Amino acid sequence: METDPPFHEFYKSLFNKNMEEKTPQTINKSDKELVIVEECELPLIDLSRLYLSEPERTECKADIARASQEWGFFQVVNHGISPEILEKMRSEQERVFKQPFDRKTKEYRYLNFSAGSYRWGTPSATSLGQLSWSEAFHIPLSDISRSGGFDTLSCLPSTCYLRLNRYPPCPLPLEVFGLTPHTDSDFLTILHQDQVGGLQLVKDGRWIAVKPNPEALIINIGDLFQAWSNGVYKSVRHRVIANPLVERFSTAYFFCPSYDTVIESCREPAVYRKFSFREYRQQIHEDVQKLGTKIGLPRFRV
Ligand SMILES: O=C(O)CCC(=O)C(=O)O
Ligand SMILES: [Fe+2]
Repeated sequence: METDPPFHEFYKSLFNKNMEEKTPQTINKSDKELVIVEECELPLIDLSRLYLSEPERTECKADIARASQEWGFFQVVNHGISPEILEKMRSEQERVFKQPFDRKTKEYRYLNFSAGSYRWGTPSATSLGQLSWSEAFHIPLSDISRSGGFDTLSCLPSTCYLRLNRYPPCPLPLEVFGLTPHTDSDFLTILHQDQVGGLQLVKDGRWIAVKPNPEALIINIGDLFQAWSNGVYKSVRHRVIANPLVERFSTAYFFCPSYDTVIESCREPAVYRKFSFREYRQQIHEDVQKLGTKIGLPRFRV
Protein backbone atom coordinates (compact mmCIF):
# COMPACT_ATOMS: atom_id res chain seq x y z
CA MET A 1 0.00 0.00 0.00
CA GLU A 2 1.40 3.39 -1.02
CA THR A 3 1.76 5.79 1.87
CA ASP A 4 3.36 8.76 0.04
CA PRO A 5 1.06 11.16 -1.79
CA PRO A 6 1.18 10.70 -5.61
CA PHE A 7 3.38 13.75 -6.29
CA HIS A 8 4.87 12.38 -9.54
CA GLU A 9 1.56 11.41 -11.09
CA PHE A 10 -0.35 14.50 -10.01
CA TYR A 11 2.33 17.06 -10.91
CA LYS A 12 3.57 15.27 -14.06
CA SER A 13 2.89 18.26 -16.31
CA LEU A 14 4.99 20.52 -14.05
CA PHE A 15 7.87 18.03 -14.15
CA ASN A 16 7.61 17.76 -17.95
CA LYS A 17 7.46 21.53 -18.34
CA ASN A 18 10.63 21.83 -16.26
CA MET A 19 12.44 19.19 -18.38
CA GLU A 20 11.45 20.89 -21.62
CA GLU A 21 12.83 24.27 -20.65
CA LYS A 22 16.38 24.73 -21.87
CA THR A 23 17.55 26.08 -18.52
CA PRO A 24 15.42 24.36 -15.89
CA GLN A 25 14.27 26.74 -13.17
CA THR A 26 15.84 26.00 -9.85
CA ILE A 27 14.37 27.46 -6.70
CA ASN A 28 17.63 29.19 -5.84
CA LYS A 29 17.57 30.96 -9.17
CA SER A 30 13.94 31.92 -8.92
CA ASP A 31 14.59 33.45 -5.51
CA LYS A 32 17.74 34.93 -6.90
CA GLU A 33 18.18 37.95 -4.69
CA LEU A 34 18.73 35.58 -1.81
CA VAL A 35 21.60 33.08 -1.91
CA ILE A 36 22.27 30.59 0.87
CA VAL A 37 25.49 31.28 2.66
CA GLU A 38 25.63 29.50 5.96
CA GLU A 39 24.07 27.29 8.59
CA CYS A 40 23.61 29.02 11.94
CA GLU A 41 22.25 28.44 15.40
CA LEU A 42 19.24 30.51 16.36
CA PRO A 43 19.56 32.67 19.49
CA LEU A 44 19.20 30.23 22.38
CA ILE A 45 17.06 31.22 25.37
CA ASP A 46 17.20 29.21 28.58
CA LEU A 47 13.66 29.62 29.92
CA SER A 48 14.67 28.50 33.43
CA ARG A 49 16.16 32.00 33.82
CA LEU A 50 12.59 33.33 34.05
CA TYR A 51 12.30 31.60 37.44
CA LEU A 52 15.46 33.11 38.87
CA SER A 53 15.57 36.37 40.76
CA GLU A 54 16.51 39.72 39.27
CA PRO A 55 18.43 40.70 37.22
CA GLU A 56 18.32 37.27 35.44
CA ARG A 57 14.58 37.40 34.84
CA THR A 58 14.68 40.82 33.22
CA GLU A 59 17.77 39.91 31.20
CA CYS A 60 16.05 36.78 29.90
CA LYS A 61 13.04 38.84 28.76
CA ALA A 62 15.37 41.37 27.14
CA ASP A 63 17.11 38.54 25.23
CA ILE A 64 13.73 37.31 23.98
CA ALA A 65 12.74 40.83 22.88
CA ARG A 66 16.08 41.33 21.11
CA ALA A 67 15.85 38.02 19.24
CA SER A 68 12.26 38.85 18.22
CA GLN A 69 13.43 42.16 16.76
CA GLU A 70 16.60 40.99 15.09
CA TRP A 71 15.65 37.47 13.99
CA GLY A 72 11.90 37.01 14.41
CA PHE A 73 12.99 33.52 15.52
CA PHE A 74 14.66 32.02 18.59
CA GLN A 75 14.94 28.62 20.23
CA VAL A 76 14.14 27.78 23.83
CA VAL A 77 15.48 25.09 26.15
CA ASN A 78 14.27 24.13 29.63
CA HIS A 79 10.77 24.71 28.25
CA GLY A 80 9.17 22.06 30.43
CA ILE A 81 8.39 19.48 27.75
CA SER A 82 10.48 16.39 28.35
CA PRO A 83 12.56 14.72 25.59
CA GLU A 84 10.41 11.60 26.14
CA ILE A 85 7.21 13.46 25.27
CA LEU A 86 8.82 15.04 22.20
CA GLU A 87 10.06 11.62 21.10
CA LYS A 88 6.61 10.11 21.68
CA MET A 89 4.99 12.90 19.66
CA ARG A 90 7.42 12.21 16.82
CA SER A 91 6.78 8.45 16.81
CA GLU A 92 2.98 8.92 16.93
CA GLN A 93 3.28 11.38 14.07
CA GLU A 94 5.26 8.82 12.08
CA ARG A 95 2.54 6.25 12.71
CA VAL A 96 -0.21 8.57 11.49
CA PHE A 97 1.63 9.41 8.28
CA LYS A 98 2.52 5.74 7.61
CA GLN A 99 -1.15 5.02 6.95
CA PRO A 100 -1.98 4.29 3.31
CA PHE A 101 -2.45 7.48 1.30
CA ASP A 102 -6.09 6.67 0.49
CA ARG A 103 -6.86 6.33 4.13
CA LYS A 104 -5.27 9.68 4.95
CA THR A 105 -7.31 11.50 2.31
CA LYS A 106 -10.63 9.70 2.46
CA GLU A 107 -10.88 8.26 5.89
CA TYR A 108 -9.82 11.21 8.00
CA ARG A 109 -12.48 10.13 10.43
CA TYR A 110 -10.39 7.23 11.67
CA LEU A 111 -8.26 9.82 13.47
CA ASN A 112 -11.24 11.67 14.86
CA PHE A 113 -10.12 14.88 13.12
CA SER A 114 -12.42 17.34 11.39
CA ALA A 115 -13.03 16.97 7.65
CA GLY A 116 -10.37 18.51 5.43
CA SER A 117 -7.59 18.31 7.99
CA TYR A 118 -5.23 16.52 5.57
CA ARG A 119 -3.37 18.39 2.83
CA TRP A 120 -0.52 17.50 0.52
CA GLY A 121 1.37 19.30 -2.26
CA THR A 122 0.08 22.62 -3.65
CA PRO A 123 -3.02 22.22 -5.83
CA SER A 124 -2.68 25.77 -7.23
CA ALA A 125 1.01 25.38 -8.28
CA THR A 126 1.73 26.30 -11.90
CA SER A 127 5.50 25.72 -11.66
CA LEU A 128 7.74 23.42 -9.63
CA GLY A 129 8.95 26.37 -7.54
CA GLN A 130 5.39 26.86 -6.22
CA LEU A 131 5.01 23.25 -5.16
CA SER A 132 5.47 22.14 -1.54
CA TRP A 133 6.77 18.56 -1.39
CA SER A 134 5.05 17.79 1.89
CA GLU A 135 1.93 16.47 3.54
CA ALA A 136 0.29 17.76 6.71
CA PHE A 137 -2.52 17.29 9.18
CA HIS A 138 -4.02 20.55 10.29
CA ILE A 139 -5.72 19.93 13.63
CA PRO A 140 -7.81 22.54 15.46
CA LEU A 141 -7.04 22.46 19.16
CA SER A 142 -10.74 21.97 19.82
CA ASP A 143 -10.45 18.53 18.12
CA ILE A 144 -7.62 17.60 20.48
CA SER A 145 -9.39 18.75 23.63
CA ARG A 146 -12.58 16.95 22.50
CA SER A 147 -10.92 13.62 21.82
CA GLY A 148 -8.18 13.66 24.46
CA GLY A 149 -10.02 15.05 27.46
CA PHE A 150 -7.62 17.97 27.77
CA ASP A 151 -10.07 20.38 29.37
CA THR A 152 -7.45 23.06 29.93
CA LEU A 153 -7.12 23.45 26.16
CA SER A 154 -10.72 24.52 25.85
CA CYS A 155 -9.92 27.96 27.30
CA LEU A 156 -7.73 28.71 24.25
CA PRO A 157 -9.36 30.34 21.22
CA SER A 158 -10.83 27.76 18.83
CA THR A 159 -8.67 29.28 16.09
CA CYS A 160 -5.46 27.79 17.55
CA TYR A 161 -4.24 24.72 15.74
CA LEU A 162 -1.51 22.15 15.48
CA ARG A 163 0.05 21.21 12.18
CA LEU A 164 1.84 17.91 11.78
CA ASN A 165 4.22 18.12 8.83
CA ARG A 166 5.92 15.31 6.94
CA TYR A 167 8.42 15.96 4.15
CA PRO A 168 8.97 12.79 2.06
CA PRO A 169 12.33 12.39 0.27
CA CYS A 170 12.22 14.50 -2.88
CA PRO A 171 13.97 13.54 -6.16
CA LEU A 172 14.33 17.16 -7.33
CA PRO A 173 15.49 19.08 -4.22
CA LEU A 174 16.97 21.92 -6.27
CA GLU A 175 13.71 22.58 -8.09
CA VAL A 176 11.09 21.88 -5.45
CA PHE A 177 10.70 23.17 -1.87
CA GLY A 178 9.59 21.05 1.05
CA LEU A 179 7.52 24.08 2.02
CA THR A 180 7.47 27.25 -0.08
CA PRO A 181 8.62 30.60 1.41
CA HIS A 182 6.01 32.22 3.66
CA THR A 183 5.38 34.13 6.86
CA ASP A 184 3.02 32.64 9.44
CA SER A 185 -0.42 34.27 9.53
CA ASP A 186 -0.84 33.78 13.29
CA PHE A 187 0.33 35.57 16.42
CA LEU A 188 3.12 33.23 17.48
CA THR A 189 4.33 29.80 16.33
CA ILE A 190 6.01 27.10 18.39
CA LEU A 191 7.86 24.59 16.22
CA HIS A 192 9.52 21.30 16.93
CA GLN A 193 11.71 19.84 14.19
CA ASP A 194 13.66 16.59 14.08
CA GLN A 195 17.41 16.23 13.46
CA VAL A 196 17.19 16.20 9.64
CA GLY A 197 17.27 19.98 9.08
CA GLY A 198 15.98 21.97 6.12
CA LEU A 199 14.35 24.98 7.79
CA GLN A 200 15.72 28.25 6.42
CA LEU A 201 14.90 31.87 7.17
CA VAL A 202 15.75 35.31 5.87
CA LYS A 203 18.24 37.29 7.95
CA ASP A 204 19.68 40.57 6.69
CA GLY A 205 18.40 39.86 3.17
CA ARG A 206 19.89 36.37 2.92
CA TRP A 207 18.56 32.87 3.36
CA ILE A 208 20.28 31.04 6.18
CA ALA A 209 19.83 27.44 7.31
CA VAL A 210 18.77 26.73 10.88
CA LYS A 211 20.93 24.16 12.64
CA PRO A 212 18.51 21.55 14.05
CA ASN A 213 18.35 20.98 17.80
CA PRO A 214 15.63 18.39 18.54
CA GLU A 215 15.74 19.20 22.26
CA ALA A 216 14.79 22.81 21.68
CA LEU A 217 11.51 24.39 20.62
CA ILE A 218 11.66 27.11 18.00
CA ILE A 219 9.51 30.18 18.55
CA ASN A 220 8.71 32.54 15.72
CA ILE A 221 6.81 35.80 15.55
CA GLY A 222 3.70 35.71 13.34
CA ASP A 223 2.14 38.47 11.20
CA LEU A 224 -0.30 39.57 13.93
CA PHE A 225 2.48 40.06 16.47
CA GLN A 226 4.40 42.15 13.92
CA ALA A 227 1.33 44.36 13.38
CA TRP A 228 0.57 44.62 17.09
CA SER A 229 4.18 45.62 17.88
CA ASN A 230 4.01 48.20 15.07
CA GLY A 231 6.73 46.39 13.13
CA VAL A 232 9.18 46.16 16.04
CA TYR A 233 9.01 42.34 16.26
CA LYS A 234 9.42 40.68 12.87
CA SER A 235 7.35 38.02 11.14
CA VAL A 236 10.20 36.61 9.07
CA ARG A 237 9.96 34.69 5.80
CA HIS A 238 10.97 31.07 6.12
CA ARG A 239 10.86 27.90 4.02
CA VAL A 240 11.84 24.25 4.12
CA ILE A 241 14.36 22.81 1.67
CA ALA A 242 13.49 19.34 0.42
CA ASN A 243 15.82 16.44 1.18
CA PRO A 244 16.64 13.92 -1.57
CA LEU A 245 17.32 10.99 0.76
CA VAL A 246 15.50 11.11 4.07
CA GLU A 247 12.04 12.04 5.29
CA ARG A 248 11.65 14.86 7.78
CA PHE A 249 9.02 15.58 10.43
CA SER A 250 8.06 18.76 12.22
CA THR A 251 5.18 19.87 14.42
CA ALA A 252 3.99 23.45 14.53
CA TYR A 253 1.57 24.99 17.01
CA PHE A 254 -0.08 28.16 15.71
CA PHE A 255 -1.25 30.45 18.47
CA CYS A 256 -4.08 32.60 17.10
CA PRO A 257 -6.56 35.01 18.70
CA SER A 258 -10.33 34.61 18.27
CA TYR A 259 -11.69 35.83 14.92
CA ASP A 260 -13.24 38.95 16.50
CA THR A 261 -9.98 40.11 18.04
CA VAL A 262 -8.93 43.50 16.71
CA ILE A 263 -5.22 43.90 16.06
CA GLU A 264 -4.20 47.47 16.64
CA SER A 265 -0.70 48.85 16.83
CA CYS A 266 0.56 49.53 20.34
CA ARG A 267 2.37 52.70 19.19
CA GLU A 268 1.82 55.89 17.22
CA PRO A 269 2.24 56.58 14.37
CA ALA A 270 0.75 53.23 13.38
CA VAL A 271 2.40 51.36 10.51
CA TYR A 272 -0.71 49.22 9.95
CA ARG A 273 -4.37 50.11 10.15
CA LYS A 274 -6.36 48.15 12.68
CA PHE A 275 -8.03 44.97 11.50
CA SER A 276 -9.74 41.94 12.96
CA PHE A 277 -8.21 38.49 12.69
CA ARG A 278 -11.30 37.46 10.68
CA GLU A 279 -10.63 40.26 8.19
CA TYR A 280 -6.96 39.24 7.93
CA ARG A 281 -7.80 35.61 7.24
CA GLN A 282 -10.42 36.58 4.65
CA GLN A 283 -8.00 38.88 2.84
CA ILE A 284 -5.37 36.15 2.66
CA HIS A 285 -7.94 33.69 1.36
CA GLU A 286 -9.09 36.16 -1.29
CA ASP A 287 -5.53 36.94 -2.42
CA VAL A 288 -4.60 33.27 -2.64
CA GLN A 289 -7.73 32.60 -4.73
CA LYS A 290 -7.25 35.57 -7.05
CA LEU A 291 -3.48 35.96 -7.25
CA GLY A 292 -2.28 32.49 -6.29
CA THR A 293 -0.25 33.94 -3.41
CA LYS A 294 -0.59 35.51 0.04
CA ILE A 295 0.12 39.24 0.28
CA GLY A 296 -0.32 39.46 4.06
CA LEU A 297 0.61 42.53 6.11
CA PRO A 298 1.60 44.89 3.23
CA ARG A 299 -2.14 45.03 2.43
CA PHE A 300 -2.79 46.69 5.80
CA ARG A 301 -0.14 49.42 5.78
CA VAL A 302 -1.58 52.89 6.40
O1 LIG B 1 8.76 22.28 9.03
C1 LIG B 1 9.26 23.33 9.42
O2 LIG B 1 10.39 23.37 9.93
C2 LIG B 1 8.54 24.63 9.24
C3 LIG B 1 7.06 24.49 9.14
C4 LIG B 1 6.38 25.80 8.89
O3 LIG B 1 6.99 26.80 8.64
C5 LIG B 1 4.91 25.86 8.92
O4 LIG B 1 4.25 24.80 9.07
O5 LIG B 1 4.38 26.99 8.81
FE1 LIG C 1 5.76 28.56 8.86
